[in-house]
Parts: sequence; structure tokens; C-alpha cells
Amino acid sequence: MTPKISFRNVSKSFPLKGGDFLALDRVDLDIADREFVTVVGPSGCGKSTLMSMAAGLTEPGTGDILLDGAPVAGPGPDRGVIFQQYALFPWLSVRNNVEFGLRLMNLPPDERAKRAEHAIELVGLSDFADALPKTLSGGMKQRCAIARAYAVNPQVLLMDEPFGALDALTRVQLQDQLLDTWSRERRTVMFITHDVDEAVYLANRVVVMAARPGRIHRVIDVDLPYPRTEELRLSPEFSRIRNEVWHSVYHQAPAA
Ligand SMILES: Nc1ncnc2c1ncn2[C@@H]1O[C@H](COP(=O)(O)OP(=O)(O)OP(=O)(O)O)[C@@H](O)[C@H]1O
Repeated sequence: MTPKISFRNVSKSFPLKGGDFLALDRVDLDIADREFVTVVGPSGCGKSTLMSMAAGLTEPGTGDILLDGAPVAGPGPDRGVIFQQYALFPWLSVRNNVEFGLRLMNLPPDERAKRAEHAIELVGLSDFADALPKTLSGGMKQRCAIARAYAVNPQVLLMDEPFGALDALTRVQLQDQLLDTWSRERRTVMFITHDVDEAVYLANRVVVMAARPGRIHRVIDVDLPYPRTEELRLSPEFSRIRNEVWHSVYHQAPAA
């Protein structure tokens, strides 16, 4: 089956004074349709650059990035992008923030309203649909950002440290919320995080990257059932995979 997203021999350099800096070196990765893949690795290993290329916001230097087998040629409504900073419009209510992306799709107003309503319900924000972002907690703002991405009905969600700014408890709650949303309306997800527990809890597979140059170090299968639960999080099987990921992040041999 054609992978949903493919990185084929992707390298990327950025110009630096006195020469180029190789940020990503020959990355090969296939992500299957409806798979949940998390990406971890040391700071500067190129996680955001990789995701930005899948989003069509950054061009690969060499190699190919394919979506359903066709080259990515810029951003598109088939990919929803969610960053750590909530990127909500402060003057718009939750409902209007969620509807914003739909306006660009030229949908009739009643269809727009219906879709926004559904996405807001999906992330559990129905009681706050008319609230302004400044009255919401960080977790609620991020749920609003997720609803906005979902409303456009993208096949792929690209999430760059979306819970990075949240406290530990809110973060865990949003992980459950995201998995609940994903299990009800499954999309292909590529999710970047610095948090090894989060990476294992969410994913089908964890991609561990290494730095200097940025590259894929290991891909670790998370052979644990969904729904993921607190019990599972505290289980020996979870610990085993978590330790394996932790070890491969923190004890990387330098590149040959
Ligand atoms: N536009 C740019 N110009 C020059 N260098 C860049 C640019 N974007 C990224 N880099 C460099 O490429 C490398 C990878 O950056 P990237 O942000 O992708 O890493 P990351 O793994 O997401 O880091 P972090 O975990 O700290 O967010 C870094 O060394 C960074 O300085």
C-alpha cells in the first residue's frame, strides 16, 4: 500500500557563514495511512525542519517528500499543522477561530457552522464555543487549535510540540483527549515531542532522531493496545518501551 507520507533520501542544508550546515542527512521514512508516529531527538536534530517539509513550508534540499505518492508542492488543506504556540486569533471566539480555516474553503455558512460545531464537540469545548482565547486555559487554547485543524478535515495532522507549553497534568489530559479524538476520527499523525513518555503513550511508532547531522537513529514499534490508559502508562510493558526509547535518545553514538 502507498504510504501516506514518504520521506525519500531527504537532506537539507542551511547556509552558514563559511559554508553550509547539514541539518538533515538522508532521511528515509514512510508513515502509513492513519498511523500515529511520534518523533523525538535532541535539540537541533531537525525534527521541526522535517515536519515543516511535510507541511510544504520548507523545501527539501535533495530527496523527495511524497503525500499519497505525489510530491508535496507547498502547504494544502490536506495537512493540518499545529504548533506549540496556540496561534489563535485573540479577537475571535472559539467558534470563529475554528470557522476561520473553513472560510478559506468557500463553504456555505450553514455547512461551515455545522463543521465547526462538530470539531468543537470533538475536543470537548462546546460549553466554551463563544469564549475568547484570553479567557481560556492553555490546555483549552490548544484544544481549540486542534479543533480548528480537525474542522478542515485534513488527512494528515502535523503537530510540533503542541503540548510543550502546558503543565504536566494538563499535558497528560490532552494526550488522552487527542487519542480519543484520533480514535473517533482517525487521521495520519506526525507528532514532535521532547517528552519520551508522551512519545510512547501516543504512538504506533516512535522515530528517534540523532543530531549533527540530523538523521533517523532508530524507529521503535510501540506494540501496545489502544485505548491507552493510566494503567497501561504504569505497566511494565510501557516502562520497557519507554526505557528503550530513552536509551536510544540519550546514549547515541556520534555519526560515523
Ligand atoms: N531557517 C534556518 N536557517 C538556518 N538554520 C536553520 C534554519 N532552520 C533550522 N536551522 C538549523 O537546523 C537545525 C535543525 O533545526 P530544527 O528546528 O529542525 O531542530 P529541532 O530538532 O526541531 O530542534 P528543537 O528540538 O530545539 O526544536 C538546527 O541546528 C537549526 O539551527
